[in-house]
Amino acid sequence: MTGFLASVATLNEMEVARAGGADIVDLKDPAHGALGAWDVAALQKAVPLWWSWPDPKPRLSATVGDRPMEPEALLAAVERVASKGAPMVKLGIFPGGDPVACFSALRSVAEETDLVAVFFADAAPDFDLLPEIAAAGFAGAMVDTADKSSGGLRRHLGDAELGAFVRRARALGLMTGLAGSLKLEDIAPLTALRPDYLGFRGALCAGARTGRMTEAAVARIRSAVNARRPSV
Ligand SMILES: O=C[C@H](O)COP(=O)(O)O
Repeated sequence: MTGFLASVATLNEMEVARAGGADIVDLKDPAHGALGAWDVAALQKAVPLWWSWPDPKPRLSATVGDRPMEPEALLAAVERVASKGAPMVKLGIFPGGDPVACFSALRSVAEETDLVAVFFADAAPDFDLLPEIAAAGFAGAMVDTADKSSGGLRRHLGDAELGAFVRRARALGLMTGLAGSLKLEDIAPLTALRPDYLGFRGALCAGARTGRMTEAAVARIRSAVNARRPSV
């Protein structure tokens, strides 16, 4: 059953996403890149707010910013977020650098925190890295887009390639997610690929993805994802 991840930019948007039924509330600052990080002060308020929610609460994730694949610097960025209590941390696989050394440097953090590696469909994603990601103890892998002006996910990768990604990651025991300027019309074809969740930001906002999240847009996406769920 495919879930719904909502990327939120503020504490108020956390509440909007929770009230609208998001399965994962993802702390991300869209004004600072594809995986823009929340500042530390805001993160320190977000984690206790999440804990204060009644069960069943959505899962909470947080991004670390758009970082080059340099093991020491990336480890420091991931630890900065994980140490604030975010139970799931998303980090991007950007071109260049040494991704394998990065995964290995993150192995000890992965023992305590669910790490999610984010491939970018518009930045030559190398899915042959999936076994290294799984071997380092990551919890999941997803595909998103880096340049939000370059079109949505399915403009860069076909459904067959995305389906192959989902199957390959799942076979390695990884949770799988798909995102990248997704719109209502992407929900049916992408849920058919059976990812664990679909991620949204732009489609939840008035205007651009840096705009304000609206309750109506969250409800529209929630109900479209629900509509694709098998009935019991
Ligand atoms: O992780 C999901 C992303 O925040 C998606 O953002 P987007 O829909 O603006 O590309």
